Amino acid sequence: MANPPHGGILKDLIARDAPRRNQLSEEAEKLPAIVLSERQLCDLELILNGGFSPLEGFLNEKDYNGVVSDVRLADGNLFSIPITLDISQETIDELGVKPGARIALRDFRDDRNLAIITVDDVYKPNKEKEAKEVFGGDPEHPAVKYLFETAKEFYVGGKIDAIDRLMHYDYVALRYTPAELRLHFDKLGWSRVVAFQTRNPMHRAHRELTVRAARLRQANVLIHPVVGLTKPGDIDHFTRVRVYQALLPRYPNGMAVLGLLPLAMRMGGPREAIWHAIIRKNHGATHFIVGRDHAGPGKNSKGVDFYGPYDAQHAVTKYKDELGIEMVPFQQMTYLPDSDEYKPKDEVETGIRTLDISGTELRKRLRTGAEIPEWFSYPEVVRVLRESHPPRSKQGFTVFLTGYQNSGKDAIARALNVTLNQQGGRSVSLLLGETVRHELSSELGFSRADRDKNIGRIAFVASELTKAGAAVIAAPIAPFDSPRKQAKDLVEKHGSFYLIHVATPLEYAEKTDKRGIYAKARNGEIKGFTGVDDPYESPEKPDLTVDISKTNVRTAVHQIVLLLEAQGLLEQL
Ligand SMILES: Nc1ncnc2c1ncn2[C@@H]1O[C@H](COP(=O)(O)OS(=O)(=O)O)[C@@H](OP(=O)(O)O)[C@H]1O
Repeated sequence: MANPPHGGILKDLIARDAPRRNQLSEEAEKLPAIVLSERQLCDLELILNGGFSPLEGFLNEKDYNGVVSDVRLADGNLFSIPITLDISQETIDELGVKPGARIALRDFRDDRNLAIITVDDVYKPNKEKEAKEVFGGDPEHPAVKYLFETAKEFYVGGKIDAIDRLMHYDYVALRYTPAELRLHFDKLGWSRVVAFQTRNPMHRAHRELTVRAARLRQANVLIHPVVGLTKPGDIDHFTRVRVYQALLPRYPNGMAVLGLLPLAMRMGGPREAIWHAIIRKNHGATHFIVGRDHAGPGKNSKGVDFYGPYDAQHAVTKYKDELGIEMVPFQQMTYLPDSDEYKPKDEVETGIRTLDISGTELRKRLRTGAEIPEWFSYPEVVRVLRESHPPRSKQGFTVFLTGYQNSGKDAIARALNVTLNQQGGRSVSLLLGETVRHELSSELGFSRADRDKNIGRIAFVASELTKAGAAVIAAPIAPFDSPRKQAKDLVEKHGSFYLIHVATPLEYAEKTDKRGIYAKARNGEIKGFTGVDDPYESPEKPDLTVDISKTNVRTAVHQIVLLLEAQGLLEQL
């Protein structure tokens, strides 16, 4: 038998309300609706399927105050993270949100009504207190930032009637609800299950740690990674799930099960560890691994840890009698090359050699294509990671040339285009100012706003192509600094961005203009022409400056190629 849920009864609202589903669905069509954000949807999913038992809805003020101040719901049940539905004054007024009102809760992704909340109360939370008591109060903590920057000013409390489960289209078979997982454990005949929470790829150390936990507690293993919201900058869940799938056959047959958890993490360290334990208990686990700095967000900008490395373990220990799920505490695992084994750090005798590869080092090795040793990870896991993190020579990038009309930027861009095509290995996209104006921005003129919009479009396309692994060469005039900076920020989400200032003097560009465009601008036929009667802001810190009055196109292209090569982007593997 699986572990009893928190509070005694699994609050599977979907199963409970299934007989009334049609009626609720019809009612919801006529109700005002709150369209839920991604984070609210994650919370709703775990309320609906009983992952947050004993909750049956979003916290009302009494429960909220209890959770914030005493880690308890009003009925005395332990609960550590406030699950709240935040809402603005505007929405309250618009939808008539007041005690007794019934409001549909809608999925923004497909406009489906998922539930109806019967409003208990609408209240203004003390966010300072919540930030301090629940997360420790550091204004740089991601959950504190969310609280003050994203969460609206009021909370709506109330119980929920379930209409339907959320639709998922990825890894559907691995998304077990608590009821499904409990049934699965029953079918497998598992009565002792140790759950492993993770938001990172798993390597050999994690496999050793989970197997060790299973051995210590004579249990089976539930690998239970978070696929809802994790810390910004984490490896995306698509890659991670492929990693877990690749790792699974490395466990002794029948020892481990992989299930995905649609949780929106808060990175709340000790409070979050208690919450994680409750969630795993609801999913039927009897044991739960808590490692070093569990669910901690790392360090703040002053380099100070948000939490002590074992605060989470202490918090879970404090409530162990009423938690009803046993913690399996672990120190960090480390590799002992002389005996080719992993051990928790506290079990390594002094003088014994150890090896570790940090997350930062791993990311660096993925980026450069450097070796990732077999003592650290399995080749099949590394293969998955390398697919998602190709080496520099396979990553996309954007070369963004800016300068006066007829500065030579178009000629350089065209020559660079054929040079990179000659090299091969990537598709190359050439976004000349003229082409973009014709294909994407034909309705735009040359006002400041229109020029900014034009560069914004180039940036969007360059960023998407960079993401897809292409080499992008953009060559608009781009006379203003701020849209150039925005383009850099957008592209750098997916790859490298190089700003090349084609700093050919205006006089030279004008003197060599065979198309007579400057002449037209001078005599007023073209208005607001860059350099004539419209400004050009020279970039302060370009990656490279070239001047066609002093050099030639071939040399300029070679300088760009050398720049790209120095970054490892042109290596032939
Ligand atoms: N008022 C004004 N100012 C600057 N440029 C003008 C203007 N009117 C038209 N053109 C022609 O439009 C082309 C430059 O467009 P860009 O998209 O590169 O400009 S911007 O980056 O959006 O500022 C460029 O075309 P090509 O010479 O064919 O490249 C300019 O000649």
